[in-house]
Amino acid sequence: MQNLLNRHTDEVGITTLTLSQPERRNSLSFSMLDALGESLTDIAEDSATRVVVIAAEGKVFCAGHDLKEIRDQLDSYDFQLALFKRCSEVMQQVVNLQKPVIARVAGVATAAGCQLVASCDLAVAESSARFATPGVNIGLFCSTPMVALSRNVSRKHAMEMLLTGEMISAARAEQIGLVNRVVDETLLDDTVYGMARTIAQKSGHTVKIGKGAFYKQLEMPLAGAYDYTAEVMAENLRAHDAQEGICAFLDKRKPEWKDS
Ligand SMILES: C/C=C/C(=O)SCCNC(=O)CCNC(=O)[C@H](O)C(C)(C)COP(=O)(O)OP(=O)(O)OC[C@H]1O[C@@H](n2cnc3c(N)ncnc32)[C@H](O)[C@@H]1OP(=O)(O)O
Repeated sequence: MQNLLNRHTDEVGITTLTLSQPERRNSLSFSMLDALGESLTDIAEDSATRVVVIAAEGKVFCAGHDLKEIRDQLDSYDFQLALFKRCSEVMQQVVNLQKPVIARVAGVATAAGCQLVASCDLAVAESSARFATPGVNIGLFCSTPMVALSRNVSRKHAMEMLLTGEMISAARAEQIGLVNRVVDETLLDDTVYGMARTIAQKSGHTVKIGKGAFYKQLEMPLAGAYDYTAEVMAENLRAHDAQEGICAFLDKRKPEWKDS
């Protein structure tokens, strides 16, 4: 059977997950979501992985949910609810994974595909990439993607995308904060993997503390967030890598991480 998702880890600990069903425009069928979810579960325990890149084969990054699968199950509320809940779970796995996740976007990302990009910690797009939450055009408001979208871009930009369903350019996606960088197609891999390598060189323990704290403090009222992050800093200093990092800086030498 064809692999829906390919997984490769390089020598510096960058694991690339490639959505590999271009003939279905890499849409998030139940089985694609399961493949993604199971890989993320494995990666959470895989000490060889320091950074994850989500990429896709073909000219469409991801066309959202698999509309053919949904059409074949139009009468089954249970199937639909399970599908959308599975999708929500997988998106939360991306956010909760204690390793950074970068979306490498070539081509179009629509609906749940746009949600996947928004759920990643970082995103780099080639200049011809385009983004949309077009559910509204087919009578299916993009309700689950609204969670990640509204937490990444401003409320009005999210509403504009959700209500108009229109495609936006990569340049516009960068302007509104949906992606970090837009680069020429020839520079896409250099930019994505350059970013991933830079992060892979940091202490994994520090990055893990930081990613978790970043999302947790976002959900807190201001005073609570300041209290919480003060505790995170003090706790971070208990770690070998923070103590080593400070001493190495002051001794003018390269730190030796233990990832602890
Ligand atoms: C709450 C969240 C809701 C959702 O996620 S709902 C899904 C919303 N998604 C969409 O509305 C996107 C639908 N797809 C498109 O608009 C276009 O596609 C693209 C812009 C992504 C790409 O356009 P191009 O490259 O020209 O491909 P093509 O000719 O439209 O499609 C090629 C084949 O791929 C199938 N396909 C495209 N998107 C999906 C999909 N989302 N689910 C299942 N199949 C899809 C088509 O039907 C067709 O198939 P065949 O060759 O049999 O005619």
